[in-house]
Amino acid sequence: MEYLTVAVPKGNLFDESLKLLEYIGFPANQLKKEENRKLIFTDTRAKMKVVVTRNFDVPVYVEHGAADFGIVGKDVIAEMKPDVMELLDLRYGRCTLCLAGREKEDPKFLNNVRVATKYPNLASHFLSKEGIRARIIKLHGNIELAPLLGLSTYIVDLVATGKTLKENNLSIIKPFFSSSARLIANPFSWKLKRDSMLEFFEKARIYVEERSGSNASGSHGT
Ligand SMILES: Nc1ncnc2c1ncn2[C@@H]1O[C@H](COP(=O)(O)OP(=O)(O)OP(=O)(O)O)[C@@H](O)[C@H]1O
Ligand SMILES: O=P(O)(O)OC[C@H]1O[C@H](OP(=O)(O)OP(=O)(O)O)[C@H](O)[C@@H]1O
Repeated sequence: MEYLTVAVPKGNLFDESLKLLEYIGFPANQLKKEENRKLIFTDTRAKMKVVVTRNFDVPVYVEHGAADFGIVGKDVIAEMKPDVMELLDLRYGRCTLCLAGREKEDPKFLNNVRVATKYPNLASHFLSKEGIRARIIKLHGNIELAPLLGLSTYIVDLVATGKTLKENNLSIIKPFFSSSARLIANPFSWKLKRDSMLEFFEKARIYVEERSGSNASGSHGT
């Protein structure tokens, strides 16, 4: 059986993704070491290679076939629309993309609205649907800083517990997109490595079912 390469994002989805890999048979402890600078981890028994990438880079590796599987937030899939198969809702990494700001003032009635975000496509789509005319300012992290320094009027960013907004005196104006982690696959790998990929997918599906105590929503759409 051939090797499978799985792209895992560092950051918010990392720890839960390692638990999933461990269940599937990959000894994931080796990825946890603090001083670790290694980026590829191989296990000959599981016949798997695990690569650690930035969250937004996971779909890039999978789309180009450099990785067979990837784990990434639904938010990133919706933003980037990569040509990959979305196989399974892994049901962790739950968060909601929201319009947020300092005041609860209705942005429809403001001029020169600027919205800072890491998600320019999803934000533009949401704002135009709401009839809000705004300029998007693309940032790569700590989005909550933008309205505090006057860089933007509002932000479109992910909210999980709400702690970051609260600690920065910001509040949700409108939530509009729910996200959780997804298992994605390269469509060509899915055909070429069918048996080993199906085995991996089945184990992942059972893991999700066992953890949530109900049926996992699997889909084979692209
Ligand atoms: N606070 C959170 N709680 C749970 N899940 C989250 C949270 N924030 C983000 N996520 C989910 O985890 C994914 C990874 O988020 P994270 O903030 O670690 O990466 P990132 O900084 O957006 O990525 P990159 O390093 O590529 O810029 C997000 O795409 C989202 O699906
Ligand atoms: O509602 P909360 O539980 O506070 O979580 C929300 C925060 O988590 C994410 O950021 P992260 O800390 O991953 O860093 P980033 O801003 O660099 O993406 C997100 O962008 C929010 O800032």
